[in-house]
Amino acid sequence: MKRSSPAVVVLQEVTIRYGTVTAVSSVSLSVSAGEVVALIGPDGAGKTSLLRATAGLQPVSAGKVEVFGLEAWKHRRELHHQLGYLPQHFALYDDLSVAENLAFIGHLMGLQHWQERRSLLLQRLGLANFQDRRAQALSGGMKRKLALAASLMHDPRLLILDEPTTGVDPISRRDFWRLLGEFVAEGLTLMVATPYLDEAQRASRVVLFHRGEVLAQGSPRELTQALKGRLLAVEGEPRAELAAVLADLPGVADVQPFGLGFHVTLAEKAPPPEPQVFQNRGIRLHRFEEIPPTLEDVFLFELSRAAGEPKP
Ligand SMILES: Nc1ncnc2c1ncn2[C@@H]1O[C@H](COP(=O)(O)OP(=O)(O)OP(=O)(O)O)[C@@H](O)[C@H]1O
Repeated sequence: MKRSSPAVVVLQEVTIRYGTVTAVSSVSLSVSAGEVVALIGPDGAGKTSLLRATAGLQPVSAGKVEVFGLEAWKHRRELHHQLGYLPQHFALYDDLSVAENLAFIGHLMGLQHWQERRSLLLQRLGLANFQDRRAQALSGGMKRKLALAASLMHDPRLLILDEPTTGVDPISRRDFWRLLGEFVAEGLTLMVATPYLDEAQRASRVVLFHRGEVLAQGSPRELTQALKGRLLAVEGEPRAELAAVLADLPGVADVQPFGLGFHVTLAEKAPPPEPQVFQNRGIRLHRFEEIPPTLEDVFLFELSRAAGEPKP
């Protein structure tokens, strides 16, 4: 059903440069109405640049960014009525109360019915009882909710969020995502950069960025399916010897330290190593089993593959 929805965002071969630095390199991506697209990737991967260009806040060096069928930079004024952008470091007025902050946004955006909208959002985001509290006295989670309310004041159809919950405790993050889910159920489309893979897990599509390029994209299920049957949890002693053996094994594509042992990704179609290999090297295996891959496994595997890292 999602696939036949109209495209809200279409990025075609988008490149963004700052002088000699290429932040985004020839990225193509399309986001349909009602989708939740999560951008994940290490710091400096280019997520902020791509989100800003999508929000019409900066021009691109090459390629095309279309939002609701309009070129984002050229039509940024029209588009600002239809999209919301919550930057990584959203500045609230610390000395203003929750209600005053939203009133300020209402005036700034020239909204006609901002009082009604403010009441609705205060209610829905659980801020009504705190509306007279100064922003500086709010908890981290509450501050992020207020920022969310501010970005929703003009009732956008697309919301672009840059790491909206960074530094917020897990319970508040869950609450924040529950609220986002309610707005999405009502038709809001989301593009969100997040460092948290549990948040990416909630997206309809995850796009993995590295050095300005898309390494992989798909639903969380599609991404993890790609490693299905290829991931082993291996624990044993001595650990250093185990790491050395794993690094040299043919058919092993990647080894990541994990808990007491390692997560080992096998090359495509490679059979798992025989436990005998380890015994021959004097290793006592405590665990050696296939496990279902998580997004974190996919993320680490793709990153180390892209970096061409030697195995540990
Ligand atoms: N205004 C700028 N001038 C020069 N270089 C920049 C500018 N903005 C970003 N960059 C560089 O572009 C690259 C991508 O940065 P960007 O902020 O888009 O990545 P990111 O994935 O959002 O990372 P972060 O999560 O740290 O913000 C980085 O190397 C960054 O240093």
